[in-house]
Amino acid sequence: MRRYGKNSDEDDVRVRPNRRGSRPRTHRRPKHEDAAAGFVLTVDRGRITCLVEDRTVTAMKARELGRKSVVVGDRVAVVGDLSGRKDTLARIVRVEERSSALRRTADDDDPMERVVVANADQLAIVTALADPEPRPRLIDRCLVAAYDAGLDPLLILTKADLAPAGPLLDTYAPLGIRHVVTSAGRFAPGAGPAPDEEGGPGTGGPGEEDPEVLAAVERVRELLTGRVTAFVGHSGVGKTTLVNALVPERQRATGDVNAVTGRGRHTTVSALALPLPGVPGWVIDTPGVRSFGLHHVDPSRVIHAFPDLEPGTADCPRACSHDEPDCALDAWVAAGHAEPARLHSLRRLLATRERREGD
Ligand SMILES: Nc1nc2c(ncn2[C@@H]2O[C@H](COP(=O)(O)OP(=O)(O)OP(=O)(O)O)[C@@H](O)[C@H]2O)c(=O)[nH]1
Ligand SMILES: [Zn+2]
Repeated sequence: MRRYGKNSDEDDVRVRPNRRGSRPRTHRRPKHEDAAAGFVLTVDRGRITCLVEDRTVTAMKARELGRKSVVVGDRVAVVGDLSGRKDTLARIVRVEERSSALRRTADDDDPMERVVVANADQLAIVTALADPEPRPRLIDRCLVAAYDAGLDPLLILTKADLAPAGPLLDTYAPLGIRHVVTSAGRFAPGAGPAPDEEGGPGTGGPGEEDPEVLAAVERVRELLTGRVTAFVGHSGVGKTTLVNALVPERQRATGDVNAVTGRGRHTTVSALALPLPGVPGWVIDTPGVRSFGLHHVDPSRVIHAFPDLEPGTADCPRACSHDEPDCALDAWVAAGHAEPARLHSLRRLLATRERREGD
């Protein structure tokens, strides 16, 4: 279907770039000053779903943006058909400056360093206390990614019904990371009914019956309020269960995305931004953390998250790795300026930048 006149720029973006002899069809370029502000909710193979006022608009990147990436969380300027009606396609003509960029390094599967989430200010690292076993090295890598991007880390430990949180929390105590311990097992579909429960699982949502579960989810909600939080977690840790408890509309929201993309979305392919119901704030659910390569990370950005240690690096040799005999941080700690456990934790984090088998 081809439209002319008012919708000519919409027609323009429908032209496939590789179609033989194709040319921009616009007779008049839209004035970008008239562009509306959009917030990117998800990106699926070049199709960008954004929120424009209260409408969900599907858009594509304008040609003039070139290779510039548009990612979840981006603030963008959108032109064209902004009605949000089915089968309409708008155009993103500008990406506003990002306040933060959570990145992953190029790896064997993908040679490009990429921004995963833009404009987040918090990274929720979801880890199960058991099933699957916690992987402290992976948590450390997430922490480094958070510090590098300038995001506040938040540790969410799930499945407390299966194992105690104490030992893992001890590991992170010197880092002073905020944490919440949750347990949603008895409510989660497929988890089996709790012994004291009459009916099967999956009837009530998490938190509907158990005051402790409710308290944990509420505590998480409080920590997310007013913030843009990217959620990361290894497969099976209960991230989806938690996000669904926080954003019960999620099923519907993913349904909408399905309608937009026409694809099934049982596994999260792209990150997806979800508004917290009733309070300001966004949850950005991301697929897996396998791809958190950290080669791009500059140690000085990580040390910035350690204000007690940072001044001690003034006497370090140039380009100090902070894990070498001449590093000034040992003397700094010996002089009582910071706790040895803090330096130990910093060094452990910096060491995770070297990828090892199985990370
Ligand atoms: N025992 C227990 N099981 C839980 C808890 N939270 C979630 N589960 C179960 O753990 C399994 C994985 O949960 P999901 O929410 O699908 O985990 P996920 O991290 O989204 O994993 P993927 O969907 O593979 O990315 C499911 O069978 C849940 O029912 C919990 O607190 N305790
Ligand atoms: Zn040093």
